[in-house]
Amino acid sequence: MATRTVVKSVLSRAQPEGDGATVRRSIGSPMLRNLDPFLLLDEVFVELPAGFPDHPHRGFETVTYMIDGSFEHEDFTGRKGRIDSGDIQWMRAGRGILHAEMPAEGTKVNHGLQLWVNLPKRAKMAEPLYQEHTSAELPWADLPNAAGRVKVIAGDAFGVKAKVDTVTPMMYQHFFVEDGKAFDIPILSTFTAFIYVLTGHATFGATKVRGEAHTTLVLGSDGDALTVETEPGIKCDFVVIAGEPIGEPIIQHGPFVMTTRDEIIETIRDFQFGRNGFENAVNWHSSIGD
Ligand SMILES: Nc1ccc(F)c(C(=O)c2c[nH]c3ncc(Cl)cc23)c1F
Ligand SMILES: [Fe+3]
Repeated sequence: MATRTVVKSVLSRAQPEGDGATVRRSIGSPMLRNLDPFLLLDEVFVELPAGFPDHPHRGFETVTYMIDGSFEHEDFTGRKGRIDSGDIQWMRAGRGILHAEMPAEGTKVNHGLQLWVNLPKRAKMAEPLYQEHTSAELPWADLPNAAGRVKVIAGDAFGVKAKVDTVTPMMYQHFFVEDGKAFDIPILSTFTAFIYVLTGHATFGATKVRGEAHTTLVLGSDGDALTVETEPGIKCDFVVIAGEPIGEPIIQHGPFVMTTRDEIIETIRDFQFGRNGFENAVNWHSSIGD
């Protein structure tokens, strides 16, 4: 397998977001745009009373992965749930969701990732769909060369298939690598691909670029695998997020992502007047975010 090269490395710094929350913004920050189909990746740190009170989404998916702590979510259909450490919530907003996402009562700092994945035009007005899996339900694969293991959130890894179904081909995998190891990760050369390092450090790609905590490493499309190496004494955990570009225009207005300006104008009106998927939004207020 020819190993891909890291073409860009960006350290994310903390910035305020939502209502009193702090995020390190990877994808979606000025240096990390145009990574179709990925719109945003936030590493989130938040504790009550901060959070993400009532807000809408249309035209894409939000993927919330808790690293430590617990979030509660509640939407305008009355659906409520809790995302605990290691759990995943893959929410296809489709034609429209209005929800609140808040730290669970009684928790200290909650740490997680939220990824926003664009939907192709054909799926943007589909009914919303939740795919939620607990940490215990999510499959793991062993890495080659006894290098560690990987939690398979989306896509296939070393023969293990994720539980989540995605509209477009994608991989989202959390690697836990032991120290002093080297191995290759197969990543289709047609996929837009990046790494986000959470703890420790490792070197990545043909030119052995060092990736440290809170750093995004964007991969070139010059191969079908990624070489990873850790030094003796230093473990590293990171996520690999990769996917087939959708190749359609991306017109974003905050939490609305469509393919034309007119569709955005219609979306704003739909949300304002409570129609075409936002019927339950009229006078709705969450119990957790208000
Ligand atoms: N429009 C808009 C504007 C501002 C926001 F903060 C949000 C939003 O909700 C989030 C941004 N990153 C996040 N990470 C984790 C969680 Cl749980 C939520 C978010 C949003 F949707
Ligand atoms: Fe949201």
